Amino acid sequence: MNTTMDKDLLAIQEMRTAVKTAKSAQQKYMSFSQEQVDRVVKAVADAAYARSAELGQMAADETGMGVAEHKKIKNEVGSKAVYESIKDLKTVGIVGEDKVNKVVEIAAPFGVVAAVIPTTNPTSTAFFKTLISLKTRNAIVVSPHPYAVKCTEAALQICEEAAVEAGAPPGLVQCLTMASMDATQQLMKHPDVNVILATGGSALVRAAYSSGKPAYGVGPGNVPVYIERTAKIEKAAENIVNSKSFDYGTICATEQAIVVDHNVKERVMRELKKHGAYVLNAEEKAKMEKAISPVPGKVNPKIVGKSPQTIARLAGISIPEGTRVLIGEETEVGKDIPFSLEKLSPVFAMYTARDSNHAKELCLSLLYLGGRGHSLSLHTKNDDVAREFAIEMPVSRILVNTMSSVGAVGGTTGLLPSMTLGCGTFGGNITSDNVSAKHLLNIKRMAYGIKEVHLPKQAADASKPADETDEIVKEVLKSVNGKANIDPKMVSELVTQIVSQLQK
Ligand SMILES: CC(=O)SCCNC(=O)CCNC(=O)[C@H](O)C(C)(C)COP(=O)(O)OP(=O)(O)OC[C@H]1O[C@@H](n2cnc3c(N)ncnc32)[C@H](O)[C@@H]1OP(=O)(O)O
Repeated sequence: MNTTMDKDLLAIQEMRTAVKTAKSAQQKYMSFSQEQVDRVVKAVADAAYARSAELGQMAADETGMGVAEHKKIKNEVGSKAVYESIKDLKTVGIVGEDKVNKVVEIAAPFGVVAAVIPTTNPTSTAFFKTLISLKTRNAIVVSPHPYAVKCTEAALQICEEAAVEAGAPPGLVQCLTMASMDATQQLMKHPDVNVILATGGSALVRAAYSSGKPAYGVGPGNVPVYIERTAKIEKAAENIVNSKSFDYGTICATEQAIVVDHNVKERVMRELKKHGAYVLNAEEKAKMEKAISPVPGKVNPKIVGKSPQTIARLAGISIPEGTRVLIGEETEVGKDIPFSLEKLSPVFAMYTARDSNHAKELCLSLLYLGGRGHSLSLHTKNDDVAREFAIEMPVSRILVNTMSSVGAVGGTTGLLPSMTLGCGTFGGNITSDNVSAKHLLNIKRMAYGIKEVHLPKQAADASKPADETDEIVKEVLKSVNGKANIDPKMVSELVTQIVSQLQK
């Protein structure tokens, strides 16, 4: 047997043991009361929040992506903000009652959740998925991204230990440590896995959907940000640069292309530069295109989550000290136009729009290229324009006058804190929500009768011969024979009455 086979077999073995352990723990956890569940969830959230900085550093070191201090903030969103948003949710027993319509709602867990975690947000997504699973009395088995196994495992270990300390049965939180695609795929098809939460590259999301299990998969984003002519330019530029440079652009709701109204372009450029943007000249842009996408249609993983300085070095250009984001002016959109792709790094495309209709066309092309259903960002003081975009664009989140990256995951907006953002059927997903605990529950509904239905009388069979009444009487008497003391005369009268009614 060669070593790869050895490794794959061991990984599959590890996966099977993990699912078995998770299932057995979940069956015990099923009997927990709401109070007990809430105690476990709070303990896990507190423990995760307390280790946010350490885990942020670990994730940055292991993946070589992003900024440790920003990953700390993501971990805080994935633990504390997620906890605050689900803590009052009823997830055990009777969770709702409509007294008028007499419908009672009862929550039942799914069972075992299989979770795939991306390399871009490993620890924050591990915290988030664990919390929503435990809140709903599910167990979770996590398949980490191969570049982020250690930090994901450490995050899950913290959760498991805190859960057990708070009284949960051991084994509810499981992590696969061997980074085998075979084991991950088999996990998604395992008979004891009940649902998949897949966040990551599109190949994995596709694998989740083809597993035959219910799955929440998250499609890619390619978020345009429109700076409309009434926008508060200074604030918009500051938000956009802060958002794009947050964790070096690794959140999938990060702005990828600036679409600016030509009336305000000059001021926007000035403000962007003031906040650390560097606009590439034609020669630099050509070099950068090769760095962004050496293979047409695919973004170079070497730029994902990297600093502008690293990306500039890779492209062979020099940029001013203190540069926070790079901008390439563009007019076209397409798979072979590198700047128009989802770059997951502090690199922007910039398009100039003649007016808001032209801006809509540009935004639509960018979304159709790779971000349909995800998010779109707008900076405007004109609420009519904001609403028009919200109604017309095929996206699930429209962020207005805020940082799109942190805003979409609930950090700077009232959206539900989540590290898994549904793209609706626009993006081939079942939900357009920010995925949360409510998505991991079966809701049973017990409904009492509150209305009578008067069925139309059945037409009598006119062709039935009259003496059939005798046959029916005989049948009735035969069937009750010896079981009840029934007067044959009474049966005969009753049958005659029924038959005559039917014949009317
Ligand atoms: C709210 C939010 O922000 S959610 C964010 C969701 N979006 C993302 O995470 C971004 C999506 N991620 C990506 O696009 C990619 O991971 C990148 C661009 C960051 C890196 O790309 P790449 O290194 O080219 O490839 P990718 O990460 O897909 O996979 C690398 C390898 O690991 C494998 N792999 C990925 N996940 C797993 C897993 N859970 N278990 C086992 N193997 C895995 C892939 O199959 C691939 O194997 P291969 O090289 O044999 O084909």
